[in-house]
Amino acid sequence: MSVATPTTATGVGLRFTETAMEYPDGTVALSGVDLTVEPGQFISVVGPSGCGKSTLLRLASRLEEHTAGEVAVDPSALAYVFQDATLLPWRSVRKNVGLFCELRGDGKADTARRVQEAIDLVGLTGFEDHFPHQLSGGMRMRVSVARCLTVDPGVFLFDEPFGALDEISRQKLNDDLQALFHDRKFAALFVTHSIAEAVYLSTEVVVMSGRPGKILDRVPIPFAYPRDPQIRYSEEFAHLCARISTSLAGKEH
Ligand SMILES: Nc1ncnc2c1ncn2[C@@H]1O[C@H](COP(=O)(O)OP(=O)(O)OP(=O)(O)O)[C@@H](O)[C@H]1O
Repeated sequence: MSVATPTTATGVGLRFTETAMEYPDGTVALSGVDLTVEPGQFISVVGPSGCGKSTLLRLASRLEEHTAGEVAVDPSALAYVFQDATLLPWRSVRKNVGLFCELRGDGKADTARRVQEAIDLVGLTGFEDHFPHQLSGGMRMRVSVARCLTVDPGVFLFDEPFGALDEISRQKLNDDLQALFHDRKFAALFVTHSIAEAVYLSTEVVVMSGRPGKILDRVPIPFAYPRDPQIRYSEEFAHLCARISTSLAGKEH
């Protein structure tokens, strides 16, 4: 196992250079990953189960330390949305959304302003005093996204956040997320098992191989933001999905 170069700050959002990850038990999850995500780029990662997608996010967030190559992350706030909304059940929506501000020791007035702005942005106005058990799965994910927005993230990591939702809620959250991205222009790295979701949201879709995960294909998505939900039914959209599906199957185009 080679020694990794320490993570350093750069001007870009997030950069992996020849990044590899071998877990202590000898599992090589990733090998030779070169990927840059700049502000204004929304990059989705698709790949077979166990190919190292979540590992990539954990390396970006420093929850895990890479074992070779480099991972450079913008020093400005980093946000991580997990598959589970990870809310505190005894706290109201307002108190859950304000958690990071509280932990940072932000002033009360500033926190209240940031929290309300984030709640409004994710469409939860009027639900400020509800508790997590009073919300639908989609609403809980909105709270999770709002909590991240309060720190105004430069780099936004998403680990299949909408995978557990029904199709209609998922599409609505996709619509709102791409509008939010258009508005905020953060650097986004989004892991999903849904090719259609990846194409709809992203500026580029990265296809990974089976373990150890390597980048097999990169597919730029040409649609302008904000995106019309109807693009999902266009021929171009279908072509892009087919191309990604072919890459995932390891076939030539
Ligand atoms: N802490 C760990 N120790 C050892 N091996 C691990 C650890 N975490 C993950 N792995 C292994 O690393 C590989 C990549 O795991 P990872 O969770 O990143 O894959 P994934 O692409 O996100 O999978 P999925 O799509 O099923 O969520 C898998 O083989 C997994 O078993």
